[in-house]
Amino acid sequence: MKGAPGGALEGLVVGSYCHDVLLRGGRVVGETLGGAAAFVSNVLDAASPREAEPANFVVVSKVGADFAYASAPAPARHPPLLCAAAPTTSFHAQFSDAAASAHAPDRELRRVRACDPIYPADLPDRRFAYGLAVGVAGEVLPETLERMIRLCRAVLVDAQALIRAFDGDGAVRHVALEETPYARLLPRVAFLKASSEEAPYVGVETARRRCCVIVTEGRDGCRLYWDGGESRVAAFPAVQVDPTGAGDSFLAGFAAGLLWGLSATDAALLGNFFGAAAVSHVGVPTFHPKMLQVVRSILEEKAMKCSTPYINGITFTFERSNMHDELHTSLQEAAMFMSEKQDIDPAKSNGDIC
Ligand SMILES: Nc1ncnc2c1ncn2[C@@H]1O[C@H](COP(=O)(O)OP(=O)(O)OP(=O)(O)O)[C@@H](O)[C@H]1O
Ligand SMILES: O[C@H]1[C@H](O)[C@@H](O)[C@H](O)[C@@H](O)[C@H]1O
Repeated sequence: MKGAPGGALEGLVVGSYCHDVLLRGGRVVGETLGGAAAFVSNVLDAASPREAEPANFVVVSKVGADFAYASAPAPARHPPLLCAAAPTTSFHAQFSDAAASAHAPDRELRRVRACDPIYPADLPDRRFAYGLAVGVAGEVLPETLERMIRLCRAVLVDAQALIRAFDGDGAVRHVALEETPYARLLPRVAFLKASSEEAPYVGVETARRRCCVIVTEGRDGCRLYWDGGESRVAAFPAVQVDPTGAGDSFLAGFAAGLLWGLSATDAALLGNFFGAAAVSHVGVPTFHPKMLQVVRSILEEKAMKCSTPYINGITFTFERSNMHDELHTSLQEAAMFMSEKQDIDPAKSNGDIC
């Protein structure tokens, strides 16, 4: 992995930790740490290149005094800002008994509590190699995203941070990106990730002329759309026990792939890999050390062959490289360790949420 001129590949992750309550048939089947910041930190901690270690990124996240997971690995390593008066953001995810299809919504989300937004002044006043805007509850304000864009050489955005709206009872719905104040910022964003459910609200054909759009398609992997081309990237087999955090883990795996010097289409393999790892666990996964060791040695070998530079906000290679298929095959070996460790509280969960 080539180093950035004049310094480390420091990242900036903006979006809050939250409390997730998983329900099925009105019954609580799990209570976990959630929020994109938790899933993203977990993958960046696990998969970033050595030059970016130890955990060379800052998380700007807000929680209330009721935050229940301060000692969990991600918040302990990347502590949130404490809001004295506001509660921690909390979501109820209602799973249906019907098996979710690859593209249908697998759960109904309701925001039951919301912490304060993240303001531009909450961000550190220094430059970063890359930024991830990963709000879940409208906490990344347009002016905050704009400041991220000024501070970071390349910004990757999860569409869920931009297009979520909340009904009176907290039910999550989506609004058209074009009608939000975020739309004008798209030409200054490097990558915009949306799930297949969110993609119609993003307007892929318009958005791809402004930045590279990645649409994740659950167990079918993902597609990348840029101005002048597109690609499809195959998924990894996984036994899905809880889909929560798949998209967050995808985006962090993708960012880690770029940090390793992979092209966008190759980096999406690493995104798919960590998306599959996320669905194999309930809540934020603890990855099997052997899996991470295998992934790291694969990436170290592949990075030697990469001619594409690190995230620099100016040059990205989008197309698949000639080692794409080989990388997929090698990562499949590591994927065998995916469901080796399951963080399930037997008192609260039946071990299989969906
Ligand atoms: N059942 C699955 N098997 C294998 N890989 C999966 C599966 N579900 C998700 N993934 C991986 O995770 C990525 C993101 O999943 P998905 O498209 O469901 O995102 P999402 O809807 O944003 O997820 P969430 O909102 O649950 O975090 C997919 O592109 C895929 O690579
Ligand atoms: O923990 C989850 C996760 O971060 C999901 O990506 C998000 O959609 C949910 O709102 C959140 O509760």
